[in-house]
Amino acid sequence: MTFRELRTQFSYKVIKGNDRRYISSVTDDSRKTEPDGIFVCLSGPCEGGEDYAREAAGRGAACIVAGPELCGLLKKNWREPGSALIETEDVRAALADLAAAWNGRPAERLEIIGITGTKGKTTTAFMLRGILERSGRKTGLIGTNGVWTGREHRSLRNTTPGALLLQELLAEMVREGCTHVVMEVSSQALKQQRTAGIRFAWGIYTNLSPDHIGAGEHADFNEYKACKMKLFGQSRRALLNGDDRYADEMSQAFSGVPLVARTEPEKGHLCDYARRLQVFGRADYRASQIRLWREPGVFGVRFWITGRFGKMECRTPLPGRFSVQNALLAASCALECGVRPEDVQKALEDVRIKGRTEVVWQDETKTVLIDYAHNAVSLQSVLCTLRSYSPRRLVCLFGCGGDRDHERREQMGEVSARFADLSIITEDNSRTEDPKQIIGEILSGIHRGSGFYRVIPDRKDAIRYALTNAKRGDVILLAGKGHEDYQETGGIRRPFSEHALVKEICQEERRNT
Ligand SMILES: CC(=O)N[C@H]1[C@@H](OP(=O)(O)OP(=O)(O)OC[C@H]2O[C@@H](n3ccc(=O)[nH]c3=O)[C@H](O)[C@@H]2O)O[C@H](CO)[C@@H](O)[C@@H]1O[C@H](C)C(=O)N[C@@H](C)C(=O)N[C@H](CCC(=O)O)C(=O)O
Ligand SMILES: Nc1ncnc2c1ncn2[C@@H]1O[C@H](COP(=O)(O)OP(=O)(O)OP(=O)(O)O)[C@@H](O)[C@H]1O
Repeated sequence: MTFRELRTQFSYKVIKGNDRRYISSVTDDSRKTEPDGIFVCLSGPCEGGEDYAREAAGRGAACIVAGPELCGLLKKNWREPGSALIETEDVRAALADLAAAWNGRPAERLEIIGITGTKGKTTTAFMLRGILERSGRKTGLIGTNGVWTGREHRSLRNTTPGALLLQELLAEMVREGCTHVVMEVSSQALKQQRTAGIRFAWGIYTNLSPDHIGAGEHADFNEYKACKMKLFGQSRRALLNGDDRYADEMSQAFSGVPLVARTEPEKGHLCDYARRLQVFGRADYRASQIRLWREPGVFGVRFWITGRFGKMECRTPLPGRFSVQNALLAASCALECGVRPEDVQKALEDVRIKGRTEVVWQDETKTVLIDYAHNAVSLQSVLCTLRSYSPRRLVCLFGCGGDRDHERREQMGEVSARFADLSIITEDNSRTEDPKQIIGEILSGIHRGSGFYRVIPDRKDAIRYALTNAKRGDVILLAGKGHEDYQETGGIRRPFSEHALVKEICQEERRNT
């Protein structure tokens, strides 16, 4: 296939050479360019684009696709007769189109359900995939916890992979016989056009709060919100969490009438969100009569779901109102796809998600949970939720990531000091930053709350301290690392399994008593 046959969804100008050579591959990395391949240069002149383009040409690329600025610069002395220079307005959209075409446009053969929002994407995605699979629909999954292609699980660097990898994964899912895919769609992915050209069967919205703002992520909250909204411009149907204050704005990016799912506010607590959401006087699906489901090793919830299918009672072993919201979205979408209510019930009851309010140890003294909460909103929701199960003492161990949003640090410190009885401040993935500096920033928030605290920089020592000094009735939350099996410090990722560590310490303790 030639370049001109391959691309369909973007316009371009041939600046040098021609677009009729047969193509051997598509890449966005000059170092991986193959003879006769297409190299799409995502970088501009100031980001090394000129060097990358010349390197790709040197490797025998058939076409170099670049933006107007870089093309303007390159065409002045283009001495690469074998490589066509092709100009296009939006190189990222071009990459997404070429990647899709090169992989046989797999998205057109799949029902793809995209989930976006600040929190709840992974949980909702797992719940929905669990339900679809139980109903007999072979379903792939892409998100923070990795990819399930239908045959195997692999971990991923990004929540939503870059366009090339994404299209390869979708093609693999088609080959494996998947009919459905549930995928998390991050705001960064929407900004970088990783999912451009995909027509989602459903766009699902969980919630929005300030996050991912800072260098390398979003300029401000409005940009973050605008990126999330893009999903609904490329979805055939939309399902929104009507409890969230920005649901109405999200609906404006959608051309049809979205479905709305809402949870019933607590009695006597017609709170802010319910008032704000008078715009959605209606709800297509509702969760009501929310109660705790507490059994040894289970911090769950029970609730009723009502919708046009009728009414059913559900329970799920994940705690709190936010789990009800996630479950309601997953259930509503599945029911709309024609899944039987009993399959929804069974799948929600069985759901287990690594590192999402996961009970990893319980004995006569303590209960230990691992959770991925790594911003203030999620930390507050998980702490308040655990508090509602009446622990004797709530202990929160956490740190903050380096090279990410600095505001999170003080905010998480304040939340922990306000909602936990004891905060243990330690290291998370400090990446290239100095962990002591990060801890210092957390402490300025800690001092705004009244809870006790302790600083133990080494995460292993901190966990050991929390577990071996537990008091009867403690609920210990290890927050921030969730499913991760590494810790990144000094720019290096080293193996680190919180799950294995908890088991090791608790078993050792048991042997010694
Ligand atoms: C800041 C950012 O978003 N970076 C993403 C970007 O990285 P990158 O290394 O390609 O960027 P770069 O170094 O500027 O390179 C630009 C281009 O030059 C090319 N290049 C580079 C060197 C060379 O010699 N030749 C060459 O051609 C590269 O192949 C690339 O095409 O493109 C990669 C492939 O798509 C992503 O993996 C990577 O995500 C990084 C790892 C990241 O952490 N991103 C975060 C902000 C992110 O995307 N997070 C969201 C989740 C947020 C949430 O929690 O909800 C996500 O979806 O993961
Ligand atoms: N609907 C929700 N609202 C608020 N907090 C939530 C919600 N769902 C989950 N959480 C909390 O946030 C943490 C992360 O949840 P989850 O992984 O499902 O969200 P996510 O959107 O995928 O997050 P991330 O973008 O950080 O990967 C959970 O471990 C839990 O503490």
